[in-house]
Amino acid sequence: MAEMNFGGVVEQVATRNEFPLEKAREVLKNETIAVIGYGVQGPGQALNLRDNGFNVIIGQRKGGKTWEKAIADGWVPGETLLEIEEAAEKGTIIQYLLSDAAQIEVWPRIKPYLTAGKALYFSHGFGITYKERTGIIPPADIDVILVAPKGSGTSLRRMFLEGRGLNSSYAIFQDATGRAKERVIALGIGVGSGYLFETDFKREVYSDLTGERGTLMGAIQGILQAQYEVLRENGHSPSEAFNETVEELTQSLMPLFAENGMDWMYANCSTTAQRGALDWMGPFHDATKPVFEKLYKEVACGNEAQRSIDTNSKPDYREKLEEELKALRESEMWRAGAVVRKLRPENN
Ligand SMILES: NC(=O)c1ccc[n+]([C@@H]2O[C@H](COP(=O)([O-])OP(=O)(O)OC[C@H]3O[C@@H](n4cnc5c(N)ncnc54)[C@H](O)[C@@H]3O)[C@@H](O)[C@H]2O)c1
Ligand SMILES: CC(C)(O)[C@@H](O)C(=O)O
Ligand SMILES: [Mg+2]
Ligand SMILES: [Mg+2]
Repeated sequence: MAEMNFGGVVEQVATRNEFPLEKAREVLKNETIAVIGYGVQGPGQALNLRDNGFNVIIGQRKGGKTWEKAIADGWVPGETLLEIEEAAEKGTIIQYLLSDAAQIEVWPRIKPYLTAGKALYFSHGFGITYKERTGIIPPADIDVILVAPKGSGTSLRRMFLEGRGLNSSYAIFQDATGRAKERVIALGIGVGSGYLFETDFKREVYSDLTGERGTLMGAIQGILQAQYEVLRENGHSPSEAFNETVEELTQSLMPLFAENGMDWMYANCSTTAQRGALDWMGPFHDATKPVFEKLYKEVACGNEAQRSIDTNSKPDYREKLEEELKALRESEMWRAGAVVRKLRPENN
């Protein structure tokens, strides 16, 4: 563990320096890692583990697009690509990477294979934290651990192929074997994490649900849409509104403030932009903070989790979801965006 000072607060961080890949391979040399689910995290984690030299099998329901995707990625039916129950039986570590709703439905079929000494691994604190709602209550004689990559499974794989690592959180809910810590860190390194930050299941799920509903996705779409609409309502063309709202953000400023921080960005724009941004950040902060407070409360009391469980388990969920996604895709802002993106040098 390395001690790192984050803006004045010292935290313990697991790194590849003191826990290199060779050590991770040694820790897991007798384990069979069964990755259950091959959606977004499944492929990223399973392929990175396989390329890193671990013994991996996939458990996925047969037929359909994801089964075919697994075959295309080199998993062999009957050998490394199995039905969910068969993989759970063979695995000594069960990486439970079904969607959070499917984890609830499939739980009774997985549980019989969670025999003494195995490890149950999650990439989200959802199932365990909201256990009264999910019914996911593991037996006491297994390890229950978490590695949650802080990003998409697609980025996890891309960054691995670029020789970089994505930051992950890790947590231990139950240590039945005395090996939970070395198992979880070894798995975190194996799936392609750059650095591993300690948390617990509850803090992981509260922060993750807040983040994705907030600045990572929900808030950002809301704020982009609001600015786009105001520009359009005041006579600006779609391209002008889109360029000034999204394209400049993602193509020019985001890479710069990713590299150097927003403090640097504020110090390195025109004095006009600087004055305006300094004056307007306060009103935007004050307008949105109550929304974030409400969001956090909804997450912490379990309402957000329940909403997600209820909607995901409705029989017409997919159709309704498709309607909502279609409305977003067909909004003028994202239709304008599709045309603007085509103009990027790499796309023409
Ligand atoms: N998507 C991400 O990038 C991401 C990032 C961090 C953490 N997570 C967490 O990782 C876990 C997996 O998420 P995901 O987004 O990869 O999942 P996903 O929604 O892509 O689904 C994964 C798999 O679940 C299977 N599945 C769905 N319903 C099923 C059912 N009823 N029976 C059997 N199989 C079924 C699908 O075939 C698919 O292979 C979740 O806990 C999620 O919160 C996801
Ligand atoms: C990739 C995200 C948004 O970070 C993840 O939390 C998810 O649920 O997909
Ligand atoms: Mg999430
Ligand atoms: Mg997340």
